Amino acid sequence: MREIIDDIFDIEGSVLITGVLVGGKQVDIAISEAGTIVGIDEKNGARDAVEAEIVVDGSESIAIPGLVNTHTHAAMTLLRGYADDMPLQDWLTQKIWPLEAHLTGDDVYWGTKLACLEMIRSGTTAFNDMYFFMDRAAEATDEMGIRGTFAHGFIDLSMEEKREAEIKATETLVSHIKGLGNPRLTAAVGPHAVYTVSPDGLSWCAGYAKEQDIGIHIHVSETEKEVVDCVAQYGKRPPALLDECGCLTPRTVAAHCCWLDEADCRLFAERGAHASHNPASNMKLAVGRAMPYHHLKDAGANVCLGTDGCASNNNLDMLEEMKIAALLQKFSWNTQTLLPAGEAIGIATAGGARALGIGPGTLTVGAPADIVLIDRRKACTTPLHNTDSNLAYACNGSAVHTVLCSGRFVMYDRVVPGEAAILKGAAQAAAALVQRAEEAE
Ligand SMILES: C[C@H]1O[C@@H](n2cnc3c(N)ncnc32)[C@H](O)[C@@H]1O
Ligand SMILES: [Zn+2]
Repeated sequence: MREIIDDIFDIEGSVLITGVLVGGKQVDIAISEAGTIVGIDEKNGARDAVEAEIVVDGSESIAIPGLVNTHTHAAMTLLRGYADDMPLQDWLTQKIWPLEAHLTGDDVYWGTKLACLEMIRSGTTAFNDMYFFMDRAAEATDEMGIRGTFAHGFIDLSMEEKREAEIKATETLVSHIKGLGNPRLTAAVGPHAVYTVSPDGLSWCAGYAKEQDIGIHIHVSETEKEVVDCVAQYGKRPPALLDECGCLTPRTVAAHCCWLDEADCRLFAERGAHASHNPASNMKLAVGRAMPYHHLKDAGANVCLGTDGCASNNNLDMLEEMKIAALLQKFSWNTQTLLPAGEAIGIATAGGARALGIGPGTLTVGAPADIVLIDRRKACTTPLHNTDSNLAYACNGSAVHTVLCSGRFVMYDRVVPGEAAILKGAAQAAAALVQRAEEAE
């Protein structure tokens, strides 16, 4: 067993997963050397599709598409538990931003390694990241073998000089990521929010994203104060302001979206913008309202799921997030039928893949082989009356057994290569960061 585990992370060959449960049926999944699903067959027919170099017995597993975390600040794992139980504006301005002022590239590297470890362990194979020193975040993600979209957190506070610096930082990051030529790593533009970026800054971000053919990642209508202040300052709500600046596009992922009204939801649908639901963060920061999922759905807008950073969640477990999303929606809008189990899984997989442009986010022929095997020998998967229900309501990340990204194993039988060194490196970086900040006080 040991030998297989050591090997399995290095082999770049075709894979066959036999007898695994997908949508209630026992199937074989064949994966090409290039990392694409090339066969899914109920009658063992996939066995013939490739002569697999690695054959994995899936008979004790349920397979689902890799989970897609569409809003996070990955390296904020280092800030996990540093500041809790505070309102958003105080939390950001009094605790988070002062500590982030002392961040280094190495901190972001270790924080992102830890984030990737945690994401892999809980079945996430792709994430949408907005933070600082993002070249180091991309380096960490590449080493861990999953997919990332990286945006420099663009904050100009309406100051010309700051704007120029953020433009440079964005351009440098985008050309760096593109230069890597790694299909798992993509760049995006990351205007932080309407309350931290001027309309000039937002317009530049929109124009640059269009020119570079990349996405936009932004926080939108997280609190009521954000909406009220925006209306007072600009005479329009955040989505309308963003639209005027060109920031609402089919490549835009908008985090939170708690305080959207029905017209905002229709505008999202018309522009093809994606709304990322971050329910744990919203409840913890008590932003006062849940995303109006029903209005977005009625309007036809794409909804996806995200955890936000580990200072406001405080983990990156997308299986947990699915349950929190489904429960928050039902409770907030007093509707038991809202966001049922299958839809909760859908926003965490297909909805996210659509938002980040990484294939269909389904287990189908032609899709990238981003596959999560969930252990069937757990309390949370026993009995299996309805697999979607077990996954959305009973399981958390600890039920994840094996994970593939682009046809490569990133976890096998709960082993992730290098785990101990990552935990040590990240703990040391976090302690040193806090010490530097305290010394500077
Ligand atoms: C990219 C920037 O976004 C900040 N950040 C982290 N969480 C949130 C949130 N819920 N709302 C707004 N900003 C946030 C990070 O702390 C960083 O400063
Ligand atoms: Zn955020």
